[in-house]
Amino acid sequence: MSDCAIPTVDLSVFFQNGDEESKKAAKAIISRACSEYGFFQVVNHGIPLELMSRAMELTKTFFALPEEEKIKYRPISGAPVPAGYGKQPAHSSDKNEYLLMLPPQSSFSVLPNDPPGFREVLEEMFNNFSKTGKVVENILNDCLGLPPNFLKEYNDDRTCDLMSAKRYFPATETENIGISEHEDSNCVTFIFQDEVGGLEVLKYGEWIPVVPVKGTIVVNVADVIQVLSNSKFKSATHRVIRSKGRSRYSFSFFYDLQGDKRVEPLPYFTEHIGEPPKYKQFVYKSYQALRIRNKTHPPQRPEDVINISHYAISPHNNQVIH
Ligand SMILES: O=C(O)CCC(=O)C(=O)O
Ligand SMILES: [Fe+2]
Repeated sequence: MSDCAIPTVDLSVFFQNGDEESKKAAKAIISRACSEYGFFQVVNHGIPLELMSRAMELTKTFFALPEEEKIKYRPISGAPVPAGYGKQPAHSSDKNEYLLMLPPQSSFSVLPNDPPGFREVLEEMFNNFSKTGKVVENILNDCLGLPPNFLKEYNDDRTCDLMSAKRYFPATETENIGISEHEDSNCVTFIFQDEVGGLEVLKYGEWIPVVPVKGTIVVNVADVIQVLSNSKFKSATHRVIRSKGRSRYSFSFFYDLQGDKRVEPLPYFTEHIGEPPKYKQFVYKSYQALRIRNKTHPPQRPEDVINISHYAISPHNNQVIH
């Protein structure tokens, strides 16, 4: 199957407040993709293409620096999130090195001065992704039939968002996983990959490669939206496969949620429409902690890795299933 299985939506109508018919058509495509597998691609998303190309170029230059240069940007101890340069531990099934970034104004932000101009470009990418995130969140709000600006008001703190630039090492003779199969825990993720590709999405039980198209950004619905929407929208299952002989670079922007927020199927679905809730309520930071534990203390059996089904309610007896 080809990448055309994943729809591409032109967002310009939402940035220019275009005509209602075009917005309706775009929303219909997004609603369908989100309710079936949680993935779509966007063009005219508001992020300047020259900025994206420059960010990718500087990212490649940064990761090509010697290890002793890169580790100068290791996270500050005591930071709430290990922002800065890091490399997956040898035992991890994920094979990449990364630069994790907090919002530019954060005091825990660690950004490289090398190569020159990289820091500014990263900050600009972050701010642009944040704007696109707000626009997409509002589109999802309308696609779900929620009252205008409901998600915007619920998720009003942009200091919790994260961006990461990653370099995946070339595949070896025996293994090619870059990031193993998962769903993201946040609200919505934006991915911008280089020409090597490797991102794959699970659609109707089949792994579909997302073939890179210059200037296109991949949007994937994540766990918080799945829970709020009472599973109307799916948190996309995805993974990264490495190519032989080439490193692969990508940017991910995690449009997230403040840790103290309570997450549960919205009353709009459970009370207004009367659907039985598919998840019990949880505090977002408890889930984040469990997800971090998956990484720091990987369970022996893959089925013990905690994901959003940890909070699922069985449809038959309203019991919480683990
Ligand atoms: O690098 C990519 O294309 C995707 C990365 C990803 O899925 C993640 O960081 O959660
Ligand atoms: Fe992911």
